[in-house]
Amino acid sequence: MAVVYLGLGSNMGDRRDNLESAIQKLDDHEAIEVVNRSSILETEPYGKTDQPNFMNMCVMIETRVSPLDLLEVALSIEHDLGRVRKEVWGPRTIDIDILLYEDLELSLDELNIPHAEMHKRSFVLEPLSEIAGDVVHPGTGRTIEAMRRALEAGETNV
Ligand SMILES: Nc1ncnc2c1ncn2[C@@H]1O[C@H](COP(=O)(O)OP(=O)(O)OP(=O)(O)O)[C@@H](O)[C@H]1O
Ligand SMILES: Nc1nc2c(c(=O)[nH]1)N=C(CO)CN2
Repeated sequence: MAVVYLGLGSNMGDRRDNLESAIQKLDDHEAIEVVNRSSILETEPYGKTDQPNFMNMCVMIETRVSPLDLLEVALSIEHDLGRVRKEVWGPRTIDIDILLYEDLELSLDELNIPHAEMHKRSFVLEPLSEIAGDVVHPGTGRTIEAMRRALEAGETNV
């Protein structure tokens, strides 16, 4: 079984309900078990700032699903929950990102693991450090908690 951390975000509709529905759908999958979850944080939009606030959280799952198949599962749950892709970084009912997959490093057109932007995003590192503070990011060699503190301190070279 692989231990995997996912980042979830929503800024359209009933945001809390969207997050809970996504978790339920993940757990309903025969080869995925949701084993831990962070709290839900209200966050200001990062990147494209003229959009509603997000609710973000992270979950830890155990799974036999391969990384590329897990991406398919995530995209299909996003589709089920009514996400319409209109613009990059724009509003969404649900976004599911694969953050860490064991200590795998993968760089494909359609999938980067660890998630390529996670070290810059407090909406990821804050909730992730609640459930994976001691986990080492395979790219930086630092723990998630150390990366969170570095981002908070404004270090750019995380
Ligand atoms: N680790 C990853 N987790 C999820 N999707 C990924 C990952 N790495 C690459 N992708 C790709 O990113 C594509 C676009 O994702 P999406 O539309 O959710 O982007 P976004 O949420 O607007 O921006 P971002 O990816 O920076 O969060 C997905 O279809 C997927 O192929
Ligand atoms: N606060 C916050 N900002 C974002 C988010 C998000 O989930 N939370 N997702 C984005 C695209 O993935 C862009 N900006």
